[in-house]
Amino acid sequence: MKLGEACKTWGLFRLVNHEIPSTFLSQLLEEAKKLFSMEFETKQGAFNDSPLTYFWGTPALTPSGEALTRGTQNMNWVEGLNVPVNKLSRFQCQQHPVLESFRLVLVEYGNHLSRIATTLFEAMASNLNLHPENSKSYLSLPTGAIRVYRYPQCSNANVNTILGMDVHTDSSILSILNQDQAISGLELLKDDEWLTVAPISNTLIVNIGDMMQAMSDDEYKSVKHRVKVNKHKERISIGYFVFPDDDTVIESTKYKPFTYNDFRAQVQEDIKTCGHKIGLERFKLT
Ligand SMILES: O=C(O)CCC(=O)C(=O)O
Ligand SMILES: [Fe+2]
Repeated sequence: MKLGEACKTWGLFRLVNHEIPSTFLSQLLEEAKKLFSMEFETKQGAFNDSPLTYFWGTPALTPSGEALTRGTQNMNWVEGLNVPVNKLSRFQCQQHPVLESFRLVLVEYGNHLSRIATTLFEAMASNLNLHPENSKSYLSLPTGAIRVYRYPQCSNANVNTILGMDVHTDSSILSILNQDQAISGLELLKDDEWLTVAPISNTLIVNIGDMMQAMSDDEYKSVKHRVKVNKHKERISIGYFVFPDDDTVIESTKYKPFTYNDFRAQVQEDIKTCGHKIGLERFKLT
């Protein structure tokens, strides 16, 4: 099965038959550009008292949406918006037409993503022969979050050492990325080599996250990836991440039983104390 192969050897694949109109995917990226072109102060203030969070300099946030750390040493060249999908309808922003129109497209996009995540997860669970009872409770659509990113152009002389996003694996079950059609930036690590995931129009990128790696007893790979910045052009991308419920215990032969809540708490702790995520290693059976 092609899907299983891709998840085992790459941990990442392109999705073409997603049934989202290509005009809609481009519209999303255009709306995101408009949002980011607002004044910094407007972006900082617009989401106060809302479940959405504007952040910059790091993608690592606390559960309540604060930037976790923003070290001057390894600042990430990124600004973004974190959007819990199931809270979008509660956030009205009539006073900001740009935000309101973006919110409406995100609601529609969120519906597409829930549908795609469900279909993909069912196919993966069947490919892995996961116990049907387990697999049903593993994917929790209400945990879905969309992250909208802008990686500004970077004219700094050290552009090659500055990253839009540090090397990491996603903590999700799976992640779905809609990236700028014109500018590359995403790279994945394969056999100790960094490979560019070049954008192809009307194509989504799907990658396996840590939770799926654990559920699959390490058969599927939560792939290491990073984002480079461009000297001349900004890049926009929109990611979607879906998780198990906080309290669902993930059973596997390679890891101690743990919940996503345990995992997130450990990641937050490690970022605070070591400066970076350690991830699944922390839960490995020895
Ligand atoms: O912007 C991208 O291309 C990737 C973002 C990413 O890896 C993430 O949000 O986890
Ligand atoms: Fe990622």
